[in-house]
Amino acid sequence: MNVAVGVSDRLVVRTTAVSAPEDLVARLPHSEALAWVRHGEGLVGWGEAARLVLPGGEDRFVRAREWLASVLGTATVEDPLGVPGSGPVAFGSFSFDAKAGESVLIVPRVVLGHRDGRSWYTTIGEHSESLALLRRPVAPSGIRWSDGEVDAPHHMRAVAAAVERIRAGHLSKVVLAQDLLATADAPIDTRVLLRRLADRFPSCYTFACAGLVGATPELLVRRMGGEVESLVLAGTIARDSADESLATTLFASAKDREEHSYAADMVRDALAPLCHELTMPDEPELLRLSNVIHLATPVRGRLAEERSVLDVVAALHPTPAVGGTPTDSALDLIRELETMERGRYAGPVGWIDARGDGEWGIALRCAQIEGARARLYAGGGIVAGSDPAAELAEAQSKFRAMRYAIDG
Ligand SMILES: C=C(O[C@H]1C=CC=C(C(=O)O)[C@@H]1O)C(=O)O
Repeated sequence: MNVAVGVSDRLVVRTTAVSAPEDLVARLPHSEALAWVRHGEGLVGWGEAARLVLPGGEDRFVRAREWLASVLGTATVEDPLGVPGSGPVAFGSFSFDAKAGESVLIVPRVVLGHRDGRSWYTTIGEHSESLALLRRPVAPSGIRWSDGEVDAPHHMRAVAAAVERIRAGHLSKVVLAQDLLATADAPIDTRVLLRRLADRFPSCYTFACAGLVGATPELLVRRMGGEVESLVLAGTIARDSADESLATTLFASAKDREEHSYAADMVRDALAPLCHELTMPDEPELLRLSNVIHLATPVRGRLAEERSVLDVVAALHPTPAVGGTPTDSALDLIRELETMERGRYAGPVGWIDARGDGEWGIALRCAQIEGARARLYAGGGIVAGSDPAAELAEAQSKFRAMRYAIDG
């Protein structure tokens, strides 16, 4: 465990109500951005009061929660608002695979929040960065695109091999992904990417945490008070026009409905022991984004007993939207066929406050930014009826979100 910024002294936290910020993303003073924004609402943060970096481990969610209890739980807090996201918060992003990759939690120095007509400003720690000079973001230029570790032929071979295993009865579904690299002339300012993503994908959760930037449509879990909510996505059709026949085709596709049902059923089954009053419609809905349409199932429940949002994240991750069915066989097959490290792609990303409220998405339609380089990831669910060329095309449609964020 690595705590980069000391937290030996109790943090001093002050939240004050402020007038509504016109634009949360525009308030970020520099590229080391923390963000979780949808339809103009959410949280942005900057500076670091404390950071936790965890190696892999099935227990990473428990360890994160314990660390948070010791940092946020012991803070001296002035929080007259007392709403989800006011007072001390941490932004976080967990590795997809318990056996590989790091997970990161960051308690920022400053948080700006806006939800349901309320806005607030929180400073954490003695040395507030509130007066941090706003450096104007400059759009990335001179972008060169190149293959990642999993290029198109590799991805198609992996899909074909997975289909064989599924047809042979080894498993029912696996999600396979590929990566793509972009190199710019100068370090990439994540705020430009956030701006473009938030404008083009307002219904997605535009996020940034420790260099992982994206706009995910998939809500793993929101916990506010006793209520929990999830939006399960799986089953996709590419879209470059408003043609409604695409939505009809997707809705009628037996292959996509099967792919979707594994994910929706697992989320229901994982939430059922934690909740009463769990509701889930019998049929999926359609979620229309500018590049793709997804099958979507909203699941809602009331927690049966007090649990932090991270407990629910731990119960859900990895869902078959990013892993497969059964989970363990799918994870083994991903390691065998994908061969790249996913890092924090397809892992939980979001925020949590000291009350245990928070919102966590699945880190999709995202890229890991390191200096002038970006590594983009996209994948799709494979079932017995999947076709390698169609899966490649689907992943390329999903890449379009981040390609646009980087290239404009
Ligand atoms: C794995 C990804 O998407 C998942 C979420 C929604 C739809 C999916 C699908 O239809 O395959 C995937 O399960 C990705 O975007 O990289």
